[in-house]
Amino acid sequence: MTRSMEELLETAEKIRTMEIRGAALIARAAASALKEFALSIEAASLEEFNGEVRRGAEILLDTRPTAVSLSNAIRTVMRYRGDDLEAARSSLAKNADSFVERSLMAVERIGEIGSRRILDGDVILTHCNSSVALAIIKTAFDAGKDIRVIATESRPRYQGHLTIKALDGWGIDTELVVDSAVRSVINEVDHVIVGADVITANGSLVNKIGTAAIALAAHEARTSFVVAAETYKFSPETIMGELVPIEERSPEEVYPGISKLAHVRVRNPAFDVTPHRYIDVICTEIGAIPPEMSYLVIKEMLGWEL
Ligand SMILES: O=C(COP(=O)(O)O)[C@H](O)[C@H](O)COP(=O)(O)O
Repeated sequence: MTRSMEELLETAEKIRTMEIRGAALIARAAASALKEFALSIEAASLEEFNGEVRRGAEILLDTRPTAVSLSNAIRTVMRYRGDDLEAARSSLAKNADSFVERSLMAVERIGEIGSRRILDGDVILTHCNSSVALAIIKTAFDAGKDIRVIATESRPRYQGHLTIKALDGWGIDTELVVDSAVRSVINEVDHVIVGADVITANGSLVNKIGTAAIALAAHEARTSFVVAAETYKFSPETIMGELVPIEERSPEEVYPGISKLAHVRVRNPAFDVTPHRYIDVICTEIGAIPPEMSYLVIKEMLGWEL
């Protein structure tokens, strides 16, 4: 196996085991890994290069089934052109660099757009660990707004611990609650702000397991529910009627040693679906949009040809 293939497999393994996690980071890591792989492929012809790149792309695509950011990133990188091997190689590298650059710019822009909804004295509840939701919170805080954040643990992987560490580092007043405490604190909350793994054609949100129950509690309490999502989190496949596959992870994440119990099974879906009618707004880099506009975002931004 070549060194470059080893490195690509290493990145794929880090995504699979969640050492690299969160939809935005997964997408940027995959784009960069494919670029590094392409730069070091030793091929005798353009055809051989194309075949190798496709093989690398498939390995990366096979890591986390739900995150559409991954397939959108790979699709963008794979739109390379070139009449000869070197032209193709440099076109692919350019696509990867521009995807990463646009992704980082999108997060910054969403931070600005979303933070305008946050007022002095607001309490924000967030779930899991979304870099884009956190960009909104941090931008509001940096603008001098006096805010408090309630973060959920996000069992079974406790991504909430990453969230509170980031908030603590920025000096933001934060409380950690168990996932089941959301109903108890929701009346103190002004905005729920979460990230997205996928936005479907009908504007529904696929995000960390537990998000849908939080949305339900927010809906009942008339609390605003905001989603932070770059346009590459929107799923072109859903326009074609496809359902979003929900990743089921190892039972051991929920109950180590479960296999010793003969009559108990653990179910561990990593994501759930929040219906669009519970979402007030989706903050994207092209503006704060109603979920009902998702179809247009997919058609116009992602260049999906029916
Ligand atoms: O559900 C998760 C992470 O799940 P996991 O930990 O299983 O990857 C995050 O809310 C989204 O990926 C958005 O994150 P971001 O805004 O950083 O893209």
